[in-house]
Amino acid sequence: MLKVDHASVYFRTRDGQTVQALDRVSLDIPDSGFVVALGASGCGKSTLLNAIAGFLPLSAGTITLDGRAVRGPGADRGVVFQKDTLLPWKTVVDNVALGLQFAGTPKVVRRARAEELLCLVGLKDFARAFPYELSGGMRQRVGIARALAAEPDVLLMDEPFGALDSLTREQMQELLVSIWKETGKRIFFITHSIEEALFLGTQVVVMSPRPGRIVARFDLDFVREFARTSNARSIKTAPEFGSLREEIRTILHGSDGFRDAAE
Ligand SMILES: Nc1ncnc2c1ncn2[C@@H]1O[C@H](COP(=O)(O)OP(=O)(O)OP(=O)(O)O)[C@@H](O)[C@H]1O
Repeated sequence: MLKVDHASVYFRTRDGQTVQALDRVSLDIPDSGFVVALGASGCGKSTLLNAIAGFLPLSAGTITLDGRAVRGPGADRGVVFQKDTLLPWKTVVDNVALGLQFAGTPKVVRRARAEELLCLVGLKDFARAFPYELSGGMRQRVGIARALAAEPDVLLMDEPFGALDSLTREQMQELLVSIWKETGKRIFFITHSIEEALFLGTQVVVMSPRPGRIVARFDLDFVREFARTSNARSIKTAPEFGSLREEIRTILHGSDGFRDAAE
């Protein structure tokens, strides 16, 4: 279980003001859970993810992963950002193996592991390509493979598909579900898109801004249904999906300044 318990974060701005980015946020990511945080720009989603990643300390509250307190970054948490962070001078396979290289894994072992992961993300034939030869969606696939290389317990994804066109975005969502199903990883995923959140999450937490807090939670089964049926269209056009989309939209419009990037 990944457990965030009453997490609060305050930032000190350059002009000496204090900004509260997170206000007593609590959530659990159980084994094989896929938790999606949804909310307007500035509601603290990235702050929450960065705290779980160990990139920034909490001002109050605790985060534990399988009972161990999170006190900094670690190989037990793999992170994927909206903007890929691939090294342009390294091939795809070497980018995927980068973390393993830092960890001192022998070259043959890390190559084999990286190639296995490239198969998982559908890029088997691009192992020797360089990042500039890939589309945005393909680069994000490499980023996912790289995050999985160290065999993390949890995958943390900060709007990974936010910069992709809508068709590629849908393909990436479906790919991510198949990776989730195959690896059984816990996933914490951030998005502005209501539809993306509903489609992917076993739980969706809706956040409101200033200060960021969770205002609603939904336990969902759409992602498990997709993992079984592979029929995204029938899920997204189902009346239940549509009514939840409207319910969440109403909650978000009630919170300050919401803009759904997917609308
Ligand atoms: N290092 C920082 N110093 C001061 N304020 C910060 C810092 N980082 C974030 N904030 C503030 O904290 C709040 C939450 O920011 P955060 O980036 O977590 O929001 P977000 O929901 O991820 O937004 P977006 O969707 O636009 O990425 C914002 O008001 C932001 O201005």
